[in-house]
Amino acid sequence: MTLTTTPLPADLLALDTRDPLAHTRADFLLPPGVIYLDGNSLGPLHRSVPARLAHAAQHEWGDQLIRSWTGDADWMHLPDRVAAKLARLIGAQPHEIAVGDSTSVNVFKALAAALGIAPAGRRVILTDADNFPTDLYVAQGLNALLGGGYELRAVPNTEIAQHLTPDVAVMLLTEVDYRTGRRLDLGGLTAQAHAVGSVTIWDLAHSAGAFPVDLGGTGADFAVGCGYKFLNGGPGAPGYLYVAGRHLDSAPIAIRGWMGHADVFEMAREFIPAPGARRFVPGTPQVLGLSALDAALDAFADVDMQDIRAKSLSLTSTFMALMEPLLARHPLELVTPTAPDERGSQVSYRHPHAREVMGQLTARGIIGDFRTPDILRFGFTPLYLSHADVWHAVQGITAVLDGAALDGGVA
Ligand SMILES: Cc1ncc(COP(=O)(O)O)c(C=O)c1O
Ligand SMILES: Nc1ccccc1C(=O)C[C@H](N)C(=O)O
Repeated sequence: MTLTTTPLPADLLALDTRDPLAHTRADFLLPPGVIYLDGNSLGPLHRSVPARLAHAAQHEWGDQLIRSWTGDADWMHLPDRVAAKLARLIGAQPHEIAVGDSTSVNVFKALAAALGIAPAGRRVILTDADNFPTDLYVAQGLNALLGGGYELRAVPNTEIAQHLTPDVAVMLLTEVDYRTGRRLDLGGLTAQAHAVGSVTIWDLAHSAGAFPVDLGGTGADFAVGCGYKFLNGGPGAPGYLYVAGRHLDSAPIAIRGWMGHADVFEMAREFIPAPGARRFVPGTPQVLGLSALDAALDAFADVDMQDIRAKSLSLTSTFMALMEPLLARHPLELVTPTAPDERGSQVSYRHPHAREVMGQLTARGIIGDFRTPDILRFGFTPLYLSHADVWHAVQGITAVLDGAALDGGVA
């Protein structure tokens, strides 16, 4: 990566000097020469993970073999131990979280459960037209499976409130838009949905670990999320499902499996659900992935989520301010809201040659994302990024956009 020779402004240096999270950067094994602005797609490797994976493979699996399910390693309860670590980050009780399966599968489980407890006769699933594709596809697929009797009402996310009418069975939303970074008002929309009797599902893929989430305090009904983004659980890490405690006994379990049974090894013919959300873990826990996620979550053990949010807003507002001059001389358009309450922990711009621009940035070690059709997306993770990183990233973006290398393509 080509680093700028322009010195870091004193005000940014001062922000880093008094950063209460500065020490957590050393806990991540980031390659030299990289500014990683993609922790919202795949979080980096936490220092504790390689040893934990080696232990799980060599000792728990290699030496202890099948004894690890119930012995010291207690793999049977690994999903529950991960749930306990996750609970604080999303404002849940540990017994309200089922850890395992992909987010897509958890959207299916959540939607089936939510439709099952929605007021009888309602036929509308309200969602964001630009929701992440998997949420839309799962809803389409489940509707087809149920005979096609539901209407998937997909509207712009700025218009959700006005579409919350008394025919809405379930409101299925992602709190932070993966393209624009717009953050919806989880508490306000949940209250409005409840006012018309609708059941809520929140996809927290771009929320959990990025800022404090208070599912219990807002009264949200269901939620899902990914383990591999801001939670740093590694590629393909298990996702999770949140079921508010008050719904546990009434919400139908679409995928009933033996691992969600109250007494797994009884091998009973009849399904008796385990206590708590564990009943929504149908099959054998993904032990290696759960082990990595379990270790990675320790990154949050001594961290105040309010500090994470404060630093995230500082990083994103610094980035937007430093990018500002580029907007005057390049066809760049900021698509992330500038109001702090309305954004998550990413900043995105439209650019007609976004794909090429991101390719050149990545070649310089400034790793963000391109998202169709024309989005440059930069994720900011307070646990390992500094204001100096933001400064250097903008120097690199400036060089790419202004630079000779862009002649003949990227204007
Ligand atoms: C909002 C959202 N939901 C779900 C997913 C992914 O789900 P899965 O882990 O099943 O691939 C992503 C990203 O991949 C996402 O951004
Ligand atoms: N799971 C992945 C596998 C491969 C490539 C990207 C992803 C992502 O997670 C994308 C992310 N959901 C996004 O907001 O774009």
